[in-house]
Amino acid sequence: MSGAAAEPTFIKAVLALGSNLGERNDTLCAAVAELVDRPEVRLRNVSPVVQTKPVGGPSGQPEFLNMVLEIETSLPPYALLEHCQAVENLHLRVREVRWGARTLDVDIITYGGLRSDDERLTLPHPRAAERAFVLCPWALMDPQAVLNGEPVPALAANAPDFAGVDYFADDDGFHVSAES
Ligand SMILES: Nc1ncnc2c1ncn2[C@@H]1O[C@H](COP(=O)(O)OP(=O)(O)OP(=O)(O)O)[C@@H](O)[C@H]1O
Ligand SMILES: Nc1nc2c(c(=O)[nH]1)N=C(CO)CN2
Repeated sequence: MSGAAAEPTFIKAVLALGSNLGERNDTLCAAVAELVDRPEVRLRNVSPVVQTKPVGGPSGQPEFLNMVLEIETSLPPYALLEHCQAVENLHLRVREVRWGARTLDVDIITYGGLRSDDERLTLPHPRAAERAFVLCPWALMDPQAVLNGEPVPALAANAPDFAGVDYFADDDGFHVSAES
């Protein structure tokens, strides 16, 4: 009998992060570290951070910072969802108003090629294809990305909130350029 345990299968997944309350950039940085701080999750790629006008929800809420990550994970889909929600809870995420302001939101955009209609975990994320706040950072991270058979950069350019997305410069004046 061989003593070597079989290497688990790792599945590529795309996560979208958003924050519009508190120290938004610090929260996103901490969340990336927390999401990948376990052996079942490996970080593959990170998008620039973008500043975005709120889409939906109560009027007058602050602008968001948004970004996306590509990971590979051996967690099954619902375990990945629980992990994402646990990281949201570390940042005292409260759920009071639909699309209301939040310290941290972590959505699963894709999990391999899995498709699911379950309300608890719909895949790909049911609103991602029309959200420039997800598609723009994703296109910057991976210009070849495809969602539902469509190129992500084209979906981004056609999304209704495209004009509300801008690059984000942090307090040190760091500014991500489209050429970087
Ligand atoms: N792909 C997905 N990623 C994350 N949550 C999902 C997904 N599909 C379904 N859900 C469910 O959506 C519920 C509500 O999530 P959440 O409070 O983050 O919504 P929201 O961010 O306000 O709105 P939206 O779903 O439009 O992004 C979660 O409890 C979760 O079970
Ligand atoms: N700009 C922006 N708007 C939103 C966001 C978000 O992350 N960024 N998240 C929402 C619910 O997930 C609803 N609206």
